[in-house]
Amino acid sequence: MKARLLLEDGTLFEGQAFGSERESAGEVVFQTGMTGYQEVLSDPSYCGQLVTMTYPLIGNYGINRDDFEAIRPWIHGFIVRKHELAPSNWRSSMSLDALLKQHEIPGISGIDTRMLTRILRQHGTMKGLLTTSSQSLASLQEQLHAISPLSNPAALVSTPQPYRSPGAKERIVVVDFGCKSGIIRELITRGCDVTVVPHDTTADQIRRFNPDGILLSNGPGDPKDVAYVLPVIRELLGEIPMFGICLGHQLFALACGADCSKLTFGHRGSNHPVKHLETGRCLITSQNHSYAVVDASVAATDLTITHINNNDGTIEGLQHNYYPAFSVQFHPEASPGPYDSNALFDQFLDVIHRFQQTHTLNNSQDKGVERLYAEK
Ligand SMILES: NC(=O)CC[C@H](N)C(=O)O
Repeated sequence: MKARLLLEDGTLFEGQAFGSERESAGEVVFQTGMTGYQEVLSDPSYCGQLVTMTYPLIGNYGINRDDFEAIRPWIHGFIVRKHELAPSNWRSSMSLDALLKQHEIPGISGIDTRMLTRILRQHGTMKGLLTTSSQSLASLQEQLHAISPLSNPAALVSTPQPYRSPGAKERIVVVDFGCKSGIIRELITRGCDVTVVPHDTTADQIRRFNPDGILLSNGPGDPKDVAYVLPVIRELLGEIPMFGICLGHQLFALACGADCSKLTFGHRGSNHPVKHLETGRCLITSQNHSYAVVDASVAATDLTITHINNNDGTIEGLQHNYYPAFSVQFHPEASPGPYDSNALFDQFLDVIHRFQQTHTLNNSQDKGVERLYAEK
């Protein structure tokens, strides 16, 4: 069946429908990963977006049981050059087409994804409408014009109830704004006792879990949509060590007085170079974000920039000058990869241990030992 993708600027692409034949709208974005389409489809941070893959052949190794980043895919539509109906991989249990049908997500294939990506790079990401209807272009344009973006997608994809994965080591509360499973997997692998809580959990509710550390997760949408979390972060900052990833990084920055703004076309892919400023080392990272912390806004805060993007110089990592708290814009859990920055989870646990030691020393009134994290 014929499908059409209409962009806000009037550009029309014609291709073939796959997956669901339902109509869908969203922000059209591009993803530069050569593999990992299953992780992309199921990363909750893509909720509300129509994702085009720059790699031309998608679906060739099928869909497997293990690589989902969430219990269900959240993207609003999938745009590819060519999709494979006969996947080949020992782990594959269904085709991409079957998965999209199962979750009523529409796809379009057979379009010039390189041209689409160039448009998005030049003009920035924009709204799009994916449809199999034969309506006139004018009426589709009218329809697209009337569509407004989801107002707080993080609330939609967050867990409605807390849940726990018991472990023998550090107790970590993950505040779920659309957390990728990979983040939870990294904590569990390290023996942590993980409790995942909803996006609107209060500071007192978090304290009741008696956590050793708090992880602010990734998630979809504008960080300012979840501004109600900022007082919670401020209240717990310095009291419990914190690690922010992607949306969690942006929220940490906002809570500390910095600002965030939207990039023209964002960073999405598993090949984004990031410089660690202290060592000069370059990490190849997995990324998926539209917003970034505004460079000029950091100077007036108690934050230090730890990482920058090698391509465009945007901020990729922050650390608090006084409190045990840090954050990264990229994804150290990778999923699908690469794992260059995976040690950041160990760094989080180190920060927790050092904080606990300092507190024990402070409590025992040992004045001879320098405090690692000064009270402000
Ligand atoms: N992956 C994420 O957490 C994305 C953060 C935010 N929604 C952005 O697009 O910038």
